[in-house]
Amino acid sequence: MSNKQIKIGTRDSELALWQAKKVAKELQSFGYSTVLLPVKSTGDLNLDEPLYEMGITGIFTKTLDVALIKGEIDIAVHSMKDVPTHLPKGVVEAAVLPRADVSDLLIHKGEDFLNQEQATIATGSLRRKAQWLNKYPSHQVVNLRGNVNTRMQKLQDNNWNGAIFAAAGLERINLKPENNLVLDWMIPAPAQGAMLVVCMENNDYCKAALANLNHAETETCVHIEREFLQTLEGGCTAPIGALAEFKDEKIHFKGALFSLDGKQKIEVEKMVTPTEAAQLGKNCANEILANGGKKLMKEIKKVLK
Ligand SMILES: NCc1[nH]cc(CCC(=O)O)c1CC(=O)O
Repeated sequence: MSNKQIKIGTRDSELALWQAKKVAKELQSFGYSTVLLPVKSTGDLNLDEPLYEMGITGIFTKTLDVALIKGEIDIAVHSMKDVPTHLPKGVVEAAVLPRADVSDLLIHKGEDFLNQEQATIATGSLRRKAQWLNKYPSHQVVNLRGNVNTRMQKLQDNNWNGAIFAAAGLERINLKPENNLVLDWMIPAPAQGAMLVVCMENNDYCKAALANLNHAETETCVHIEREFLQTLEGGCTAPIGALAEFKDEKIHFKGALFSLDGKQKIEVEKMVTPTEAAQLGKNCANEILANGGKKLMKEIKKVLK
């Protein structure tokens, strides 16, 4: 093995840096030398506008993709749920790291409000908003954008009852407050809690290095979830949740599409053997599309575009 230094591109938020450092440490444990190159991404800049109104699916990944294609970095580390299902030409998935906690958490200022008619919850995610309103139809959901640290600060500065975060993100940067409620009924985003490392298809050195980091079980699960997402949405950011998990030698899948106001929920749940994994995401999405999902997706796309 040569000691060629692997240039790791990362966004510059605390969570992104933690994830990139994790990949650096793992590569070093296999004898590779690395250097971190933080890149400012557009996802952190436009804080007033909801993501979906910016109409860009790859908002978090665009800057790193450009750096990768230009050869300024060798590999890029992403939260996999932020990565569009279609990678740019020439860019390949080189490793999916073992998945962390997949759940969403409500960070709150006292849980009493859950029994009340009126309450205000903050989130910038259509998926979380729709699921919250589905369960608590009389509550109000306000938009909350920014990286994890920014959102936590905004929650403190406002009189909202709570805000929703991915457990994985809070745990990684040691920011999980005591007043957290695990939303075990909420279906996570496809690939939530998983990290993806990408590189250029022709970069055999990095592909070989990163193969050491890949976690096959996580890879299988997130591919099912992302195939479900891709089959349903076709390039728009609809309120979609999906989770595949290995349970007793079987794969358990749960996925759902919601209307933006949370009033409609079309859900599918299946248990299959691992040999059936390849078609699972697609089959489940097609079931939802046939079950009213096609009409609902049309309505959602009309509003979001
Ligand atoms: N969209 C932002 C984002 N992308 C990945 C994570 C956390 C890590 C993960 O879920 O994998 C977060 C923060 C959050 O959703 O609260």
